[in-house]
Amino acid sequence: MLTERAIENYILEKEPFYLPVGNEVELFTAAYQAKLPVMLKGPTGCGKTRFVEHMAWRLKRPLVTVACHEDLSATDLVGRYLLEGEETVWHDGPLTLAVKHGAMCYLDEVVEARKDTLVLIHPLTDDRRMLPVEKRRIVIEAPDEFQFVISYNPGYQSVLKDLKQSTRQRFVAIEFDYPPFETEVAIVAREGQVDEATARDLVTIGQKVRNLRGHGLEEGVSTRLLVYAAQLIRGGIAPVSACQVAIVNPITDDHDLQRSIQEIITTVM
Ligand SMILES: Nc1ncnc2c1ncn2[C@@H]1O[C@H](COP(=O)(O)OP(=O)(O)OP(=O)(O)O)[C@@H](O)[C@H]1O
Repeated sequence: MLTERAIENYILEKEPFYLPVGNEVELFTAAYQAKLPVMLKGPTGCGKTRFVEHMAWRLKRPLVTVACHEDLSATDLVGRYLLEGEETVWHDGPLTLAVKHGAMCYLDEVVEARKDTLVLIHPLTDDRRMLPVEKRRIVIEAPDEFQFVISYNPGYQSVLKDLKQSTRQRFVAIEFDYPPFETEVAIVAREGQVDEATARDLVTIGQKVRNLRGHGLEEGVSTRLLVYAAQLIRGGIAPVSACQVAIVNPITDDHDLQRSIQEIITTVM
């Protein structure tokens, strides 16, 4: 059974490093104060999750994160009765836990969740701020501190996988993208523990690779992958090999594109 102690496990003790790119910290804080749910839109690996972690720490809220997938049911979010010996015992799901304790609840890649699961969050994300727990025939009112956050990558948008207007129009949406050059250099240097010159080279590669978007490349190289490359270099791997395994191989299987990216790497490194 999830108890008071369980929520303590979701409290962030240390400040998660986050370098703001614009006024996202102010926007998010204002949304929190106005009790508005927030949607973070942006490509993979551009800092959305790190931002939520940072904001949870700043606002002193426990952070309950759920990675959405196509089998995610309402029961998975809200909770279920489980047989324990002779008894059936209720177990709160992550959403119920977060609502009860006025935590921050972050649904990552929300577009992956089933549409009927998403309908469940509607009463929670408008001015009712309520979570119906049907199996227990109760409704839980969210305390003022409860903050609902979802992330969404518009790049993967398709007719089948898009958020319904009735869902998306319940959120204020903050747009994210890869950080500007100097900011990304600072992030890669700090997160990858490499010197500034190496970080500069990696970000230069990143920006050039991103220009291949629309030329066969679905999505540019993420800040996350640039950090991975830096970490490998830090670990003693030669820069070109590090870029091969952290940048070239993950982002595409197309040999022509791989060659184009390799050329970018060898001209910069
Ligand atoms: N502004 C930033 N400040 C500090 N670190 C950052 C920032 N942006 C990106 N990063 C780094 O990039 C990594 C990836 O970011 P994050 O996990 O937040 O991506 P994401 O946008 O949530 O991706 P996904 O949509 O795939 O979940 C982080 O672990 C961190 O190292």
